[in-house]
Amino acid sequence: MFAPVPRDHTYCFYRKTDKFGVQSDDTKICVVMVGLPARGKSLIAGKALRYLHWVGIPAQIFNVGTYRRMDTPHPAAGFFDPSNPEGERMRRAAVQAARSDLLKWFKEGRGVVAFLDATNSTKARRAWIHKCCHDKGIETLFVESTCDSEEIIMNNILEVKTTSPDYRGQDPEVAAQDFRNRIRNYEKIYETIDESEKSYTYVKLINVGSTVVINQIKDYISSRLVYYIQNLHIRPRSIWLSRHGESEFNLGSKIGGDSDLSVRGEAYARALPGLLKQSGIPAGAKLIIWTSTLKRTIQTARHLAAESGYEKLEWKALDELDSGVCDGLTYEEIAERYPQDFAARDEDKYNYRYRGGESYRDVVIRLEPIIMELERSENVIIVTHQAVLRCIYAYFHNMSQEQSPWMEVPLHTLIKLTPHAYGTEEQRFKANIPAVSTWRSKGSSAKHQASTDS
Ligand SMILES: O=P(O)(O)OC[C@H]1O[C@@](CO)(OP(=O)(O)O)[C@@H](O)[C@@H]1O
Repeated sequence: MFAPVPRDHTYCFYRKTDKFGVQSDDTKICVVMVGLPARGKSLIAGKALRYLHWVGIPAQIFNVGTYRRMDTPHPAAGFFDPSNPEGERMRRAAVQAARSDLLKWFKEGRGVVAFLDATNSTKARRAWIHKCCHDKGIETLFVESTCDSEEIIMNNILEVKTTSPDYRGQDPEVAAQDFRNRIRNYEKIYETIDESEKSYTYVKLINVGSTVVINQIKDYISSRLVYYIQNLHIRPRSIWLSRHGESEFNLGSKIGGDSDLSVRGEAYARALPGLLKQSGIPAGAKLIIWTSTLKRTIQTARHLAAESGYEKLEWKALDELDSGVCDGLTYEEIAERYPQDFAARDEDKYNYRYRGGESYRDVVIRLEPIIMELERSENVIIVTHQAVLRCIYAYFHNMSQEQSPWMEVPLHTLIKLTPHAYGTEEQRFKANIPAVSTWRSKGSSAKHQASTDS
């Protein structure tokens, strides 16, 4: 049930030496989810986990339902009735097992943030968890999701009845009715976090963040987490990612720079509005175009902005990874002039920082505000660069730091990502316009190769 132990440097961003001067070496935080069923707790915990992994903080979810399902895989609503002693006993056993594993996980030094995903619906339960953690030097952060919007609850019920293992193979209507009854049983004893718990660190999200109450946030990681959580929304939307069209530098196999588009890159810029339409943007939907501040992305988005009238924003944070002294060189030239650097980058591409430039880790740090803004936004198309796109893509697909810098992202291809409650759906739309390939495999002879279709 444990995630693999991360390599030590994976969260050095938050260690004593980090650029914020934050001392969090021995920080341990237990995020205790609170809320009735169908309030989006697992969704919030899942997204927060993905965010923490992306910024390099080892985290793990302990879902009490998973422990309960070991003995009771398909319980009917009556199992959750507080006056059912057998149900009560088994549910208590499940939370105790989850708590033991969670404490063991911290004790073995496996991570910094653990989520206890359950309803944790009474003050007594929360006091017990708080004490268990406090005794072991673990901070608690209670995250309560409350909701009185029928629409949001219904959508969540719909999602749960179709995805929860509790209802696998059951008639969806019967499942939905049973799930409503389960919620009623929880409502009999549910106590919201109130004044009497004001000594705890907590955040209350009312109707998926339309109102947020924050109490006593003490440390840096909790404040980042709370900021992230309060930006989440669940309105349906998509995010489109595209690299700029082929550039003059791409043609010459040079990295970095600020060159213009090639003739084929220009053709891609003209084709982009049609490609976007083909990918299925709902008629009348609002969309914002984000580019970097470099010419090749601005030129690529030019027709998109002119033809559609969509709002456009240029972000410095979306500029390509800074290759420092290697800017303007080909990979072959880098291998010749800086052989040790070239080998070091191949060895650990995520952490390698170009002399006078950046690493992928640096790019992820500067992209954090972009991710926050993306979580708050609805439809967005991002026209950016190979390395930046890899980092954003890694966030949505929970891709590891080892894998993401090596990912192949072809030019002249539009990627459409549609986030759902339990994962991100992806579609790719390729323009029929040839381009060089700028992808280089680990240990290769370091040359941009001509694409097979050019
Ligand atoms: O990290 P690697 O794989 O070198 O890829 C990043 C490189 O991609 C390139 C193309 O080779 O980006 P871009 O899409 O902006 O042209 C280089 O400018 C940049 O240095």
